[in-house]
Amino acid sequence: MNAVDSKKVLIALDYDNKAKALAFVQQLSPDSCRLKVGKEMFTHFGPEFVKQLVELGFDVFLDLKFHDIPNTVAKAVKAAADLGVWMVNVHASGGVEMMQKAKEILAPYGDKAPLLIAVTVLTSMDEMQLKQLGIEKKPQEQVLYLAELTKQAGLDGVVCSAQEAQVLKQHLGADFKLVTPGIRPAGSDAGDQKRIMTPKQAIDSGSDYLVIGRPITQAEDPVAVLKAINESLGD
Ligand SMILES: O=C(O)c1cc(=O)[nH]c(=O)n1[C@@H]1O[C@H](COP(=O)(O)O)[C@@H](O)[C@H]1O
Repeated sequence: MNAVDSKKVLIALDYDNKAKALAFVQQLSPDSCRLKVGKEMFTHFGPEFVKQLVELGFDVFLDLKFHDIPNTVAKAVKAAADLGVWMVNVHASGGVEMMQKAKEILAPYGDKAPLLIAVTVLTSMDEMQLKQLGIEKKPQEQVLYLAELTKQAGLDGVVCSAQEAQVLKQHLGADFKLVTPGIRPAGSDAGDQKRIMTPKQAIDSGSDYLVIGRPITQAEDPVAVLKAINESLGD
């Protein structure tokens, strides 16, 4: 598999204004980070925006968290691959068959296929919220359970919180990618995130990639915050 990947920060571009997002992106180098486009920007600005970022040379994580019947999800994943994105995700709770079909449809893309990962338990959820859904397991147990299913289905990794990273690496091995949102540099506002960690703690715990949105995008000087985070990770 890959050698150590030094571009660990995936910036969540959650803007409602394309010009503002692009003005920020233009200050970045594709060597310093990757970009994540999620439901907000995709719903506002569509696939053209994603293509624009790909054409600017950025690795793009298309975070649409697909969750539907296997046929629909597989075709949506294929559409993502056709956009040239670097990573795409589905919800593990869509089930093993759904994940397998999504993986299979990427086979013809060979080494051009995006990484396919599955969301386990959203980082905005805690034990109480799982209970409300009728899930009696603790977040870490449920994350491990869904991550094992994801690995069985042949996907490349999961989205989880960095709090689960150490246990997941132990059980699922070094090559199974851990993508962790809920990252908060010391002193920054948690907002709606519940299972959080600092960037350095997250990497030390075994995260491969850190998804970071508001602590960077809402900062007075986003580029300086990204630089400080990269430095804290030893880049
Ligand atoms: O799949 C994701 O990226 C994701 C999964 C998850 O469990 N939690 C989570 O916060 N995210 C995304 O990660 C980003 C986190 O943004 P901030 O909370 O602003 O750092 C948002 O774009 C979320 O949609």
